Amino acid sequence: MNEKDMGADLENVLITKEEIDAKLAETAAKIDAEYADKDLLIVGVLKGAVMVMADLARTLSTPVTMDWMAVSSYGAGTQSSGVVRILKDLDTDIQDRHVLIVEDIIDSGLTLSWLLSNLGSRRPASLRVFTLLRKPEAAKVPIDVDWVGFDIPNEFVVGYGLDYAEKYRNLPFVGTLAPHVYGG
Ligand SMILES: O=P(O)(O)OC[C@H]1O[C@H](OP(=O)(O)OP(=O)(O)O)[C@H](O)[C@@H]1O
Ligand code: HPA
Ligand SMILES: [Mg+2]
Repeated sequence: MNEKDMGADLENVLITKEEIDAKLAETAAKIDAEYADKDLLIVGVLKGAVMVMADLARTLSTPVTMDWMAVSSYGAGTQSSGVVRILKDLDTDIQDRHVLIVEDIIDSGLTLSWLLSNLGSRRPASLRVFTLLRKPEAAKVPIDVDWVGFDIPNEFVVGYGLDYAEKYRNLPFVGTLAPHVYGG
């Protein structure tokens, strides 16, 4: 499916590719400064964070190692089930490592809150979070996030890694879907 075919399903473009690129450049500079004298392991949360992880990693000057964790709580719908399942664990032992979790979105916060406690119990030297998107009005649990790309309204968004029923991840921007896609 290409962007044109997906176009009819979209309502609005919320964040353009150019805005994402500029934000990643700005954030990468801050992360570079923070980890200048440290070994950094970045952990991407599959599948949504694939795009932001790949682009952030290439924007950083700091050499990093990369690992992935797959968790899922949304399934095919637009509401978190609240139950986080590990579908793939890290390959790396993170004890005494400096770890930066890279997320595409913090919505209810349930996924990240669970991840922070899970990874925190493995005794990393440090554990920080970068999320591209955050929905402040949707938070069900308070989360301390170190770097946030964009705070967005409480609407279901797709693109740049984010899916609705596994579709739209490959859009290069973040947008909202037209009601007819949800059967509205
Ligand atoms: O703050 P929350 O309400 O927990 O939502 C955020 C999480 O939900 C999405 O993952 P999802 O479970 O859809 O898996 P996916 O990344 O494979 O799409 C998203 O990628 C985040 O990981
Ligand atoms: O708004 C969203 N869009 C796609 N996936 C998500 N997972 C949590 N929130 C969202
Ligand atoms: Mg999803």
